[in-house]
Amino acid sequence: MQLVRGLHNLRPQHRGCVATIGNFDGVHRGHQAILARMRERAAELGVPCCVVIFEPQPREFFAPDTAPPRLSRLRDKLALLAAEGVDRVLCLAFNRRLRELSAAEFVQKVLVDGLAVQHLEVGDDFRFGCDRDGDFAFLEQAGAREGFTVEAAATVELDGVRVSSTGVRRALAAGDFELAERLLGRPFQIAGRVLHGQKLGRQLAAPTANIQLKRCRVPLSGVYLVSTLIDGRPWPGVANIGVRPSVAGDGQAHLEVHLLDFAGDLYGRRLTVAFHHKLRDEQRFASLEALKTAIAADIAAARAHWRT
Ligand SMILES: Cc1cc2nc3c(=O)[nH]c(=O)nc-3n(C[C@H](O)[C@H](O)[C@H](O)COP(=O)(O)O)c2cc1C
Ligand SMILES: Nc1ncnc2c1ncn2[C@@H]1O[C@H](COP(=O)(O)OP(=O)(O)OP(=O)(O)O)[C@@H](O)[C@H]1O
Repeated sequence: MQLVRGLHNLRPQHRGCVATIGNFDGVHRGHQAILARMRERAAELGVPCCVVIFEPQPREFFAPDTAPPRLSRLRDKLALLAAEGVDRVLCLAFNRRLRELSAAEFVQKVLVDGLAVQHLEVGDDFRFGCDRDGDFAFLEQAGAREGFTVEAAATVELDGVRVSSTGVRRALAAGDFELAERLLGRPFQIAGRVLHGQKLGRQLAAPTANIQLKRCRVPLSGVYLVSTLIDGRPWPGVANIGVRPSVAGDGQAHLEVHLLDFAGDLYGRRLTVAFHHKLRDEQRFASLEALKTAIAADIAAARAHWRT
């Protein structure tokens, strides 16, 4: 899959494609359906398929403090899109210039002059352009003028509710990992590189792999049953996501994973952690001894869970 960052990096060979536009945070089952439809149309027309995304996502630009936490950081999103068979991603910086484009200017600059789109696949609720003034009807009219077709993908629902990134975040916040997995079509995962921690874990009888979150806000907080692939083998464990109020810290959220009966060196490796069940909220313990007892109970719960 090819990544093109910004309109200025589009070249003549990028012209002519089937495209779709959106945040695609988490690449959930609704997104997967629209991507599959886009791929089909691209195969029919014999052209590549291209997903247009924004970085940051528009809500992160408008309200950085209150925007919802990401389900997928850019790198993860790109990997998920590649796995769905996307040929090309055009990643546009969402900034003042972009937000001020009217719907008509967006169509002209991005879809016509930039990509020379032959067919556009969008969700039926898709809106775009300054003040969200562009919608499906607008795109259809623009397409008739400029020579591209537009199709609204059928809405994907689960138990009568539209699948959405917001719905996945809600399921995660409620600790409903089964629902999150059904919405995503895979378990919820966070990937990152293993960094050196404070090496307190050994004292707590629970050495942990500290996974770099890069100041990124995550949609989870607490203690979880997890698994990760180590050299192709699923390995069970327990993880804590939080600010670790029982130890002096930096106030940032950390993801720490203790893998059951694991004795290798993971420093520097990139792990993908899948979340399966919430055990409890993170707590502030009065002593390291009390924290150690709680972690031992978490590990026992994990063992019991994986035995069943
Ligand atoms: C299963 C598990 C549960 C944890 N629960 C808590 C908790 O409730 N409160 C807390 O302050 N820290 C909790 N921690 C984090 C520990 O404080 C942390 O692992 C310890 O500080 C070691 O950090 P280090 O690897 O940077 O040395 C938990 C860690 C694990 C692995
Ligand atoms: N359940 C769904 N069924 C069909 N199309 C969808 C579905 N969810 C999103 N889409 C479409 O996929 C594209 C990208 O969606 P986008 O990520 O912007 O929205 P979303 O998943 O609904 O997120 P949010 O919950 O943040 O609004 C849009 O064209 C959107 O209409």
